[in-house]
Amino acid sequence: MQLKRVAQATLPTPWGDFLMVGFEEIKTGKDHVALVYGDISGETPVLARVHSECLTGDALFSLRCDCGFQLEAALNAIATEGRGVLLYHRQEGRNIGLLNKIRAYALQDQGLDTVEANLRLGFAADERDFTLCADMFSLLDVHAVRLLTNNPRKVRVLADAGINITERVPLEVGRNPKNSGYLDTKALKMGHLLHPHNDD
Ligand SMILES: Nc1nc2c(ncn2[C@@H]2O[C@H](COP(=O)(O)OP(=O)(O)OP(=O)(O)O)[C@@H](O)[C@H]2O)c(=O)[nH]1
Ligand SMILES: [Zn+2]
Repeated sequence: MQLKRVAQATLPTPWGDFLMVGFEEIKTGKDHVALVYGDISGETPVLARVHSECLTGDALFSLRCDCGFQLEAALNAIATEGRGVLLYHRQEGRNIGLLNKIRAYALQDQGLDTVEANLRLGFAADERDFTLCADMFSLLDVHAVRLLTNNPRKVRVLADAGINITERVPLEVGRNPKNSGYLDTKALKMGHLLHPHNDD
């Protein structure tokens, strides 16, 4: 176990009142947060979203990616379902950090795609470690989930970390002219299950 559960409080949102649970990485002191909706106890798999931090998309209205749209849609889906959990996994920029993500965006402004930019900076295409998410689920006593994601690798890695994923639930929202190429690269190079156009 890499985390400890530290504090919890109500978080009212436009979609309803969530329980916000704060965690701390034992080694580094870095914090993470889970938003819990309704009663997630029992055997029935829980609708869950593992959301990777994206300051630009989640808080600064960036249209370069789909993160902000996915965050809203996931909270809406969980509240509509009546029970569920969103893990806010604080590994910004697929874990290269905010400043390196800005460097990667600068390279993308020059024509590289999201994968090429990471490689040019000396990183893997995706540096995230999802074992922390498994620990958050464990500390919430959640052992089976229906995972909101378009990324099959995330399903595999979380399953390898011990999470029982009974279903992948697509979360395809927010395509726009500014992020269309980025989404196409995620589909082509990273295997995300995204439709090429939003005109269906
Ligand atoms: N390095 C880098 N990170 C990015 C870029 N665009 C978005 N991100 C980060 O990517 C993370 C989200 O990952 P995505 O690949 O968009 O999606 P995912 O979480 O793998 O899959 P979904 O569950 O379907 O959303 C967040 O941490 C973002 O900050 C980029 O161009 N470069
Ligand atoms: Zn983003």
